[in-house]
Amino acid sequence: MQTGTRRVVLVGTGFVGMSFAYSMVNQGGAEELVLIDVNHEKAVGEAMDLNHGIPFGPEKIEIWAGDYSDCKTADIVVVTAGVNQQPGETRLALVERNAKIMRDVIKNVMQSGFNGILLIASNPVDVLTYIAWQESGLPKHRVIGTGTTLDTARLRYQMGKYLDVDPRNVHGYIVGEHGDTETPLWSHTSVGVKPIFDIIKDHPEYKREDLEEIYVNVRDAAYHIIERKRATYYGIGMCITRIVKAILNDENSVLPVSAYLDGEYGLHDIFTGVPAIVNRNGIREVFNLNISSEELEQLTKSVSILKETLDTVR
Ligand SMILES: NC(=O)C1=CN([C@@H]2O[C@H](COP(=O)(O)OP(=O)(O)OC[C@H]3O[C@@H](n4cnc5c(N)ncnc54)[C@H](O)[C@@H]3O)[C@@H](O)[C@H]2O)C=CC1
Ligand SMILES: CC(=O)C(=O)O
Repeated sequence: MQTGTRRVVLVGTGFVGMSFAYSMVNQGGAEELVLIDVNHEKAVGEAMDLNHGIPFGPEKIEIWAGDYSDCKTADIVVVTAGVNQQPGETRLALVERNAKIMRDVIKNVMQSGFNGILLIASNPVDVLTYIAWQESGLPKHRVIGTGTTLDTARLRYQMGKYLDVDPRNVHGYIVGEHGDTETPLWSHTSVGVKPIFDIIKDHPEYKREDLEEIYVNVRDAAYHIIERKRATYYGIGMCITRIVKAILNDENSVLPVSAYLDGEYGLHDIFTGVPAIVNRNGIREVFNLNISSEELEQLTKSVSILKETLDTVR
């Protein structure tokens, strides 16, 4: 950790950034929250608005619209700057525009003398996390993408509805690209500790085909939301809060973040969504799970798409 104060800097005060900020202020955990945006007046207005909620929050927090010099002593810099998708547009289609923004942001962050943890949410998140890592020169375990945290939350929510159980008791992960080629790990999905395939065996009302339908809904959820309200932000705002708290509180929590793969699953030199242990040093360990051959094939395909996309902006 950088200092005695738990300082989080947010770069990008749009829908996603401010949903994170609002959730963070409500849940508590940071002592200082600095807002930075290319549109500084927007950041100023957002800081003013958020500050007026502090009397109702769980604890004292200082919030202000700052500049990159505030990153010097930050524990975490969260990056949500960048364009979002138009209806029907893929995340990968944003890569050229957002890689440029990411390089610019990270250059400014690092010039401050920042030496904490970078948490990237801008899309396509896996590719942009790689770019942030390259541009920052930070060790790979201190550069993290939100990865498939949101997709996994969507899966847990939908499985909870389907099985009529508390989604917090649904355990399982979506891995790979945060996007169209993501993969559910059904071989490691359970309710409590009961594997999903045993549940299907014991309950004829639940069917294997329904799992495929749930996966497709999870994979395409962003398209369905963006078609209706132009952007998604509450879910990811809470995901970012979850990861930030795991870091600040040194939780050693297992979260499906975008982490650097160095041989896990036979894959190398890419960031992608995989369950990993997260603590105040960043990523402590990437889980190298024994997944089915079908899942491994899909994950490998997903990573090859990410590499192709990365090659276009390297
Ligand atoms: N990782 C995930 O699961 C999710 C990621 N996203 C992504 O998050 C990103 C942000 O989305 P929204 O907040 O909806 O967009 P938005 O347009 O509401 O906000 C983007 C903000 O970034 C700022 N910005 C742009 N260039 C900048 C720069 N060079 N320096 C500092 N600030 C800059 C803009 O002024 C704006 O305030 C998008 O790339 C979107 O696709 C969105 C939802 C989920
Ligand atoms: C936009 C986006 O990445 C999502 O909601 O999953």
